[in-house]
Amino acid sequence: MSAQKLVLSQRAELVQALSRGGTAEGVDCVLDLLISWGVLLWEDYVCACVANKPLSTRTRDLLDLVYEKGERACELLLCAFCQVLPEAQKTGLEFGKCVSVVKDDREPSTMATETLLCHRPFLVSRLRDHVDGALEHLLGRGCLTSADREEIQLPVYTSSQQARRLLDKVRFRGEDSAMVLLHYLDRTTSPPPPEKENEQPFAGRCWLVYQKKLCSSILAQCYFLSTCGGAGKYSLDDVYTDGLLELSQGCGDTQVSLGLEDVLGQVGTLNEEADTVLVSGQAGSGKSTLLQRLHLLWARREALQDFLLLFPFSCRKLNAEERELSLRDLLFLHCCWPDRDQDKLFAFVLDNPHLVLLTFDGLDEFKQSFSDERRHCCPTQAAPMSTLLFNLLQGSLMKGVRKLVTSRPEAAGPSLRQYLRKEVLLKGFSPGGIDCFVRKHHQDRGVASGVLQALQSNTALLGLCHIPVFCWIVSKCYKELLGCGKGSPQTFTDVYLMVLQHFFRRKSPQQKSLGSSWLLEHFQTIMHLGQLAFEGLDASCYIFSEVDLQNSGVAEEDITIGFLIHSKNFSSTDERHFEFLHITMQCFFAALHIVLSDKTNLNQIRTLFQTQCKSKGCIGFCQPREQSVMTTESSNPQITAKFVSGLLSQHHSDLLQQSCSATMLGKKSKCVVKCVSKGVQRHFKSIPQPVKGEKKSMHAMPSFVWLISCIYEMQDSDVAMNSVARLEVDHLKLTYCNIGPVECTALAYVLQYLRCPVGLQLDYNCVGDVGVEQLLPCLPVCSSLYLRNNNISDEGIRRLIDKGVHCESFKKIALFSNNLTDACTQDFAHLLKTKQIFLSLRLGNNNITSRGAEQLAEGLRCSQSLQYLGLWGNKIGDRGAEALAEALKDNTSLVWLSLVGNGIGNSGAQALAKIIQKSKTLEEMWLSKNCITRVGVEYIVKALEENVTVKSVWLRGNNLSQPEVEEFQRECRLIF
Ligand SMILES: Nc1ncnc2c1ncn2[C@@H]1O[C@H](COP(=O)(O)OP(=O)(O)OP(=O)(O)O)[C@@H](O)[C@H]1O
Repeated sequence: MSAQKLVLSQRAELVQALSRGGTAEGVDCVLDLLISWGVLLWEDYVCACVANKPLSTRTRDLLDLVYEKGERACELLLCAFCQVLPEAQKTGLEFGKCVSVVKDDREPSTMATETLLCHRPFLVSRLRDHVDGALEHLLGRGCLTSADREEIQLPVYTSSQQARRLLDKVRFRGEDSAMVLLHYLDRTTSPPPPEKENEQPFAGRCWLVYQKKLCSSILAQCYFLSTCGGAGKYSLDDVYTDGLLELSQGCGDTQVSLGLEDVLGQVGTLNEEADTVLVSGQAGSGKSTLLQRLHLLWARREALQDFLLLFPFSCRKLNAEERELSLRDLLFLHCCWPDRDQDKLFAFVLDNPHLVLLTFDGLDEFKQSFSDERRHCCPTQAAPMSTLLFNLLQGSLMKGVRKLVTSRPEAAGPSLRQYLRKEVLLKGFSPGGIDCFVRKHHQDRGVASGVLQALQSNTALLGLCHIPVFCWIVSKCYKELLGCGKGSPQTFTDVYLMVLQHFFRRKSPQQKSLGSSWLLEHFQTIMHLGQLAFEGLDASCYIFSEVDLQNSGVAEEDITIGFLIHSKNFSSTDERHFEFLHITMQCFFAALHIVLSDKTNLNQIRTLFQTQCKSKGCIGFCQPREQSVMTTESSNPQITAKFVSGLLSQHHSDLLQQSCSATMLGKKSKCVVKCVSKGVQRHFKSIPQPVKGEKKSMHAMPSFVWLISCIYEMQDSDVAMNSVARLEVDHLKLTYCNIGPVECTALAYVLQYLRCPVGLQLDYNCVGDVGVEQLLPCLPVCSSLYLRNNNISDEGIRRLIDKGVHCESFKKIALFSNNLTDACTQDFAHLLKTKQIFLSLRLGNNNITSRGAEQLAEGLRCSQSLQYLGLWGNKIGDRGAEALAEALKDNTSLVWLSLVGNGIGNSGAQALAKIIQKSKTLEEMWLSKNCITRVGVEYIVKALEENVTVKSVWLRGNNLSQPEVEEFQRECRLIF
């Protein structure tokens, strides 16, 4: 009998057999088989899966569907039944000859999404015991969202059903997500690969042996935090605190904060073809520590388990490699030597690039700047280190191997950026992170609270602590901090002088406090270390041999003070090597050398302050230098210059004058003031003349912020005042300049002396609440303040408005995309009531609900000046719209109102129509992306009939049919 006939004649029995037991598992398994064999198309499958039909109906529908598809389909259907039904239920049923016909005659697919479909039954059975783990894994890599997870994990689903839903979701997410899942299943559920006969046990075991060796070498290197080299070691586990990680501009939603695993996950991928991920952040923001944490987690198998092998590199160490090496040498000589089977291991790496991760810490420290001029693709051919590194990063060498690079932002220019898969910004600690770090650092709760209190009472220092290296110094020098009373540190230089005192005091514990002449007492040590640091920076050298130390006069007792630590990067050689505790410490010693040495001439200082103008060049004092070890990295000279400014300030003159002549210091100080003022003037001169009718606007460069920071370090109000006295600008734009609380302190310190009010645009930085507080001194000279996307919360707004209501010129504020809630709307209401000159309030894309709108309405009712009100992307709903409308019904100033995307329906529209009806000033009302229907629009149309000022009412994306839209278009002021 034909298969079709068998299906027809056994219809009742087949239905009964599959529905017996009342669970859908049987039908689902048959469906899995049919879709994997291609009998059912996806659309068929979706129809057959409708869950709310009785089981017997689903089975009948399935039989009918397949019957329609003909003889071959029926053969396979019977075959599926035969595979799925337990033996006991097969009795009396006939499956025909089809039992043996199933053989996948399709080409094996190379697409992961196809694989999910073709091997569905097998994958369901493997996945069902690992759904939770797989979900975590996929979530961590940005392949699924938490909403997806909730949907899949609904308790009504059995684990097999969850597995199916998971497969479907992942398949629709595309190829990369499907790959991630397949890898995960391979790793989690597969037995070790079988070894071929007569073959050396390699694939199954050899890389495992090497992996083990790699892990233990990484564990040994990463266990302790690197800056704590000397006494009092902290394990990374004890002190590691999550920093703020965000996608860089262009990589997606920059506001989303990322987790550690997201760094290498799918989220934010800009270029699918590229393999290099960049983590960038300013000095001391924690890039090396983050990498160290990732290495540790990988070695402990707690993260990045998609990668079987991880090769960590330090660019600082690669600098010292003068030989030409092949890729193979690079991997094995610089990371971990395989005790055997090097050839096979290297072959494994080449064959499985997707299972290998290379990390490069501190690209900014690499001697040469990135260039893609010299191609090198052969993994066995030797080449200079720079060629190897740059070709790896570009992907010409070992395409497919994932590379993770850390760097200060300045060193990653456009030529490198074109090869990036994505860029992640490390923005230091959040306020909560500072708290957490200090508590982790001090087991003694009393001390921790003391330190935190000291920070709260000195917001300039609190601002500095957003940069982890400062947080570390402050925690380390807590005794000095708690003992310094009112003179607590304000500037970079103050903090580093504090750390200097800390180490000298530690050296002589019998002395409770250092005398006022401590610098003089330790002058020789400072000068020796200063020379070492200075010459090192000039040559981009951060690791020092004993010969280097001798040449600079650094003696054993200078080493024991603790500023230098053993370099673990060079642990393989017999000779001892050293590096400064942190590179910023090297910059500080270099600055001390510049300031205190009578050999420094003023030209050298001028050169230092011109570093931002050079495309290449480090400090450049010792030029010409033959093998000039230049780098594009200008941030170390800039940090050094900042310290030089601070050390030469009036503030520290008493301390410094003990060890060198006041005349010399005076000359150097004047020279610095001149350099900085000139630098600022150069920026002003670059401002183009405004186009007629437009404001004079200056788009500042990051080096402008650096110059401002140098002025702040000097703590001299006259210098600050003179430097901006001649600035004539209406609008100062500092978007995407990586401005955090520290930079806000400096900006406010200087900009408060501007003669005329400016619009200060700080969009897309990381100002935060602490930064807002730091900006307050310059609020009186701000006519408008733009703070889009800056992590500001209600608390920051409260402080801002407290001050803002007293600032005469302050008239506009834009706060799109921050963390504002209803808790700040009362403050805005107060602002609107109090300041009858306030013009513009933009609060789009925050979390304001109807309650917030009601509170805001209280202020709007009293405002006779507000012209622009923007609330798009909040959740004020009808109630909120009604409250606003009621408050604005007699308003005589509002020109522009945006309530786009606020869940407003017809009653809200009816209320808002009353504003239109009465207003004689309103020109534009934005109501797109709400849920207004025909009824609501009719109110608006009617209101428009009585209004002559309104030019447009935007209604795109509401609940209107096409014919309704066409009908309403007779009112040309409605825009759909
Ligand atoms: N996430 C963190 N948790 C705890 N401490 C941290 C963290 N990040 C940084 N630190 C502290 O700050 C110090 C400096 O951090 P790190 O060297 O990682 O910064 P970096 O961004 O690599 O600096 P640079 O660009 O100057 O090399 C660390 O040695 C450590 O003491």
